Amino acid sequence: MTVSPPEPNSTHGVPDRLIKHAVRYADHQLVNRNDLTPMMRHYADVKDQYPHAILLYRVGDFYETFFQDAIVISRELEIVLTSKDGGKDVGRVPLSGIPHHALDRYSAQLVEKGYAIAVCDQVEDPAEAQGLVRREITRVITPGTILEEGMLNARRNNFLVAVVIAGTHWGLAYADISTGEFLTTQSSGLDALNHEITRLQPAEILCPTNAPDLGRLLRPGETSKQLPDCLPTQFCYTLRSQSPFSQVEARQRLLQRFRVRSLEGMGCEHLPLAVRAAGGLLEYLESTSERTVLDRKKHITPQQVPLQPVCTYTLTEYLTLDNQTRRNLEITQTVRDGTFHGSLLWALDETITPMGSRALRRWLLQPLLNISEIQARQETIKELVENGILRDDLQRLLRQIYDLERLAGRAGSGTASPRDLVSLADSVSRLPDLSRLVATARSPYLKALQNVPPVLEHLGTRLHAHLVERPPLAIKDGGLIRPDIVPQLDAMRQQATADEKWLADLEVLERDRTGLSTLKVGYSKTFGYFISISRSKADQVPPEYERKQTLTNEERFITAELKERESRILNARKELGAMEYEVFVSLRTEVGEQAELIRSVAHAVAAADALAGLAKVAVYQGYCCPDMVAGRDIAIGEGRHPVVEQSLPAGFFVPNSTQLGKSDHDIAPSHPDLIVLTGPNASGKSCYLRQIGLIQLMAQMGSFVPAEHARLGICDRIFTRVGAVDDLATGQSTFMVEMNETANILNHATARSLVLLDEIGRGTATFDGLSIAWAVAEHLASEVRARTVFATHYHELNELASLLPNVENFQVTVKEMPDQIIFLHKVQPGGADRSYGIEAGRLAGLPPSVIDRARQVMHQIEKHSKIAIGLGKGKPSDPTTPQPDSDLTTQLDIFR
Ligand SMILES: Nc1ncnc2c1ncn2[C@@H]1O[C@H](COP(=O)(O)OP(=O)(O)OP(=O)(O)O)[C@@H](O)[C@H]1O
Repeated sequence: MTVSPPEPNSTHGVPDRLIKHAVRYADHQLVNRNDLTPMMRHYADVKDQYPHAILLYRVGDFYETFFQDAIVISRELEIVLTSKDGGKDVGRVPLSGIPHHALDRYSAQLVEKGYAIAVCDQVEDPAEAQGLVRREITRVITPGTILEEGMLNARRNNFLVAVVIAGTHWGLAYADISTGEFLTTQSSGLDALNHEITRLQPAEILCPTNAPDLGRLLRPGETSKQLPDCLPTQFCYTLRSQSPFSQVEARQRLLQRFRVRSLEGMGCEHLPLAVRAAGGLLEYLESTSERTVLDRKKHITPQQVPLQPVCTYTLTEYLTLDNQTRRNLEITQTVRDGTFHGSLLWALDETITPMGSRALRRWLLQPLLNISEIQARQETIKELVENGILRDDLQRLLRQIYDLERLAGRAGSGTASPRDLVSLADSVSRLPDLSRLVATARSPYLKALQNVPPVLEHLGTRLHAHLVERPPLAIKDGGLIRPDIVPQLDAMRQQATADEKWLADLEVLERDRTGLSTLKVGYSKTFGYFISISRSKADQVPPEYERKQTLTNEERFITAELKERESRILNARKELGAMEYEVFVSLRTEVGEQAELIRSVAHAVAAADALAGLAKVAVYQGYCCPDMVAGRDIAIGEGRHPVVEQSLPAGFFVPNSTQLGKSDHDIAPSHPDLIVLTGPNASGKSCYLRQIGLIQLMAQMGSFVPAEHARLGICDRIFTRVGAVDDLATGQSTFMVEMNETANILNHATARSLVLLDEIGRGTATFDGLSIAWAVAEHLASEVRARTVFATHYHELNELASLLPNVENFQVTVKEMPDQIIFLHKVQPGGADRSYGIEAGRLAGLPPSVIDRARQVMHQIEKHSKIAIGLGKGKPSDPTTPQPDSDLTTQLDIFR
């Protein structure tokens, strides 16, 4: 591993600020191992085993890093970079360290930046070590394998994903080890894979490759030839070897882990790619995160990550939302600045617990297709809307329930602290109250809370009986377990108390006995307990006092009895701490064994929390329960945009109705499949368009919707094409992005889809754009028959309504005043013939001279230019081919 060292004066990647420390080596691989100090040599050997992780190496009260890792962490964490002696012939090497108690905080920062961390702990007491203290890796933390509470975002899942791609087919498995979820799927189409990954927003993705640098973590945005092109680059990737992802190995691993003979019960026996992804993911967890726990004798015991048996899902179980649609509908973040504030989730999240909030986020990103599942959620919301007292009481109780999902996960993985167990006991002991509260409830999600498993009640009582109300943070120093629970502990405590009392009384007794009124009993780290006498009286001490230390003003003595008591007290404290820790660990194991059950209760609580939150929003925002039907109708009475409405003063939002897709022409009136929506700039077209998509999405996730009434058929997909964004990263122009998105819609939309198009064809020449817009609208209306709203400034598209029976025109109205226009935001039948773009420009502050000139130019254009299809009342012979006015050559003249 060692290579020739650099020339003595070479700087070899050493940062300038270390050159003055005479540091020559910035890379541990450049140093001859035999020249290193024993500790440094061990560090370098361990580092070789974890080349792609930052190695945090415990030295006393610090986790230290050396060589290249020291340079990285000092840069990333903005902490001091200094140096330490690496050996006689090596000189000083870079050093950067963090205090041991700040491990979580700094690890969180490093992981957030996409680094993996290997934690190397001291696994023997330095005081008892013969030579170098024994150290071992106790934890490898990667972005997708975090369990530590302080490093996780409470309100969202932390997913680890594994993908296996075979041609255009793929398997994807994902797990959140903090909550135990473990799912897998198989499908085809690389776009669909990209959309599924983006939906999950994984913290880390595992990708099997034949790469030479296996184990490498690619940070977000970093590319590698080993990574298939179809994968989105904004996530962290870990390159893994192929073999655990092979069918045989992966299947075997799953069978062993979940102790089953076949994967049939998990639904993936016949989905080889799903099995391969799941098995590969499991192998990664087993090799990196099956953490080790140090017991009181510093023995390392492996601890399994508590995962639920893998569950197979299909993409077609849910309403399909592609990346653009999730982005354009601003479901979890806004388009403009990527913030949570202003998103749909922001408007709807009135949950109390982090579990409820995570459930709501999941539901919003995976709306349902099954009407009865939707109705089960609706019924629960309805009951909570109608019974305000029940809703308030439920939310009040939920406030006392902690994150049971993650608490169970930490208990199962051996990382829960005593405080975690107390929080868990507090939460579990609230479950019977919850069950009593919903005893007479009728709706499915509330009924699910009626039965509390007796074993959990018993567990809560046991934890409360054993653990003190507020255990200390340091878990090995005792003070965790209540008295009168473990007789052996009580006996030890009594002895320790007696000894401590003896010590407390000693000062008074000895003062009396010796007549030395300045005598004191003290404690120092070096000598332990001592008796201190002022130097002037030191010659008056009794003969059994043994002089130990002389200070300027005092002499310190010990006695045989004092030393004996001292060693009893110190031993007792140590023993007590260790025994309490043992009792705590066995309690934690008991909880871990119930992790599965706790999680199933947690799911029920999370769902009830999400629904109570939705009920609250429904009440305060005046939402209605949509009638979900099997047909294709989208009938919304006086609908509103759930987010814009909340951002405007009460009563300012103008509601608008929508009727789409009622194709049964025998029952009049029928409703169009496609609406051409025109209207001036800034009149509210985009808002109206999105409002329809959001109402449909909310309805399919089971929520009430912002409308007076709604009757909605189930959609298989919602597509949106909104605005124009350059995708410079992939080298695509604005227009090409627009065309790609449009192609995706035309190739995948069905009669059951909802398509929302906000301007098509704006990024090219007017005639090209109009021609494309026309052809797209025509195809959607007559071939696909998808329910579509097409917002446009090409007023010529209004002609389509006179050509196709299932197309209608609507416009967002304004009121024209002599010197201004007033936005009414009202959608009405008919097509607009003007865009008032110049007026919008004036309102935006374009200079008056530019506005005047624009008016002049427009006047000229209107006089000279007409597009054939927009001209007439009659139908053109071939409407798909827009014909410019024969006089079009005069266009050039009009700018004169
Ligand atoms: N129904 C409504 N009630 C009240 N305010 C509304 C309504 N619809 C839209 N608005 C307000 O009008 C603003 C402009 O709306 P929107 O962006 O939808 O216009 P637009 O017609 O799509 O404009 P453009 O054609 O320039 O893209 C919104 O930011 C919103 O504040």
